[in-house]
Amino acid sequence: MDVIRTAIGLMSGTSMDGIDVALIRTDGRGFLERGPFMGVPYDADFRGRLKRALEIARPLSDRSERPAELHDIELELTLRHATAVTAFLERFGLSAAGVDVLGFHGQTVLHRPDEGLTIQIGDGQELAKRTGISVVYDMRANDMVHGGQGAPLVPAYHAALAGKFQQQGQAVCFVNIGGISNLTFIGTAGRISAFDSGPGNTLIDQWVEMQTGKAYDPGGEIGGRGKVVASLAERYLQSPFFRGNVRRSLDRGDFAPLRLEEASLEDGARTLAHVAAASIIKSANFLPETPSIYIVCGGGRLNATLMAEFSVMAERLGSKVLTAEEAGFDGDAMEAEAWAYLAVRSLEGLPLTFPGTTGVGAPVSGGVIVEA
Ligand SMILES: Nc1ncnc2c1ncn2[C@@H]1O[C@H](COP(=O)(O)OP(=O)(O)OP(=O)(O)O)[C@@H](O)[C@H]1O
Ligand SMILES: CC(=O)N[C@H]1[C@@H]2OC[C@@H](O2)[C@@H](O)[C@@H]1O[C@H](C)C(=O)O
Repeated sequence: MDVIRTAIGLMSGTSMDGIDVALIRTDGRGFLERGPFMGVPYDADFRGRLKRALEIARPLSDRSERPAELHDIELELTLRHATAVTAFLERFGLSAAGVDVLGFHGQTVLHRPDEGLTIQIGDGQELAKRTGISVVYDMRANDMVHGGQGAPLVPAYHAALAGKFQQQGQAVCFVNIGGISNLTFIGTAGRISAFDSGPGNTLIDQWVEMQTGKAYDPGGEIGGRGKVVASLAERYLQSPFFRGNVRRSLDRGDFAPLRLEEASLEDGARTLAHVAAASIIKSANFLPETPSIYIVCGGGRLNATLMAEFSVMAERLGSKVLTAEEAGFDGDAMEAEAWAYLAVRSLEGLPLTFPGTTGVGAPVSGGVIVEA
């Protein structure tokens, strides 16, 4: 019988809005029980430090290089993760001894798949020491060593969730609208195809923050009052990224922010919500078939303007759009749950990535394991 482990996943995504913590019990294969979730937001000051980390990382060419300031930010990030784990255990009446492993994503500070370079900060050794729990971290690196894009990794988990739809004979596509958006298509025969689909919330967040100081457009309310500026939308949607069937994973800096003088606050937010929605549809053109159902997760599902645009576009093509919750999942917890699932797969030596997900030549496992 396969070993069932209790695992906690820790995700600090490209939006840099906080740490997501989720617990699951799994054998890393078909057995999966989802447990509690908690989000620990970053304060504005630390978000600023993470943005600084992106700047420091930009000129790096060696993924293990840590200039002093980056090293300090990495340590602070790690300690914040340790604190988040402790708070999570306390809140849900759990003990460290009852958790087999932490799946630690860290923070991506640079991602240049074409150069075979991806850098996540986060010290797994230190996290294991602080929490007393074994850690699996750095799960993207081995994929790149074997010629993959190093992202996306969540598809292996989406495949585990998709079982019930497959049984109903429906092709399903998970859409994660985070800082960047990414798709996982799971066909009726279990065929899996995944890639980053374009800008998600990052452009909207940058635009709204620049003008109002708010971190994002709450509920999509600002964009809801604006109209789409077609010429600006086209500038994004004509990007070579959407042309040809060569998919690549994206870095959050790959699409330039809108300039202040180019639109009113409302029209800019509306236009960028439209761009986020249309990007998904454009990229979905490269899927093996039109999905019966889209399941939307990530913070972007809370932007009603983006969701309304996306639903209209998808329904026109005959697909149904559900939020993760409508499909019986938790859209906030999914990436953290995925990192817990991947950690257990790593312990089992099972593949994390596949030719259809990152473009790696053959399925490969990955992750650095630190025993507590
Ligand atoms: N209530 C809300 N209304 C509108 N947008 C929201 C809301 N809550 C979150 N968001 C958006 O979701 C983003 C965070 O999404 P999420 O946590 O899925 O991203 P992430 O995991 O950091 O990114 P990625 O998946 O790219 O790594 C925020 O930056 C914001 O743009
Ligand atoms: C390099 C990196 O951190 N990529 C993220 C980012 O955020 C969304 C998208 O771009 C995806 O490729 C990936 O994260 C998710 C969790 C993944 O690997 O599946």
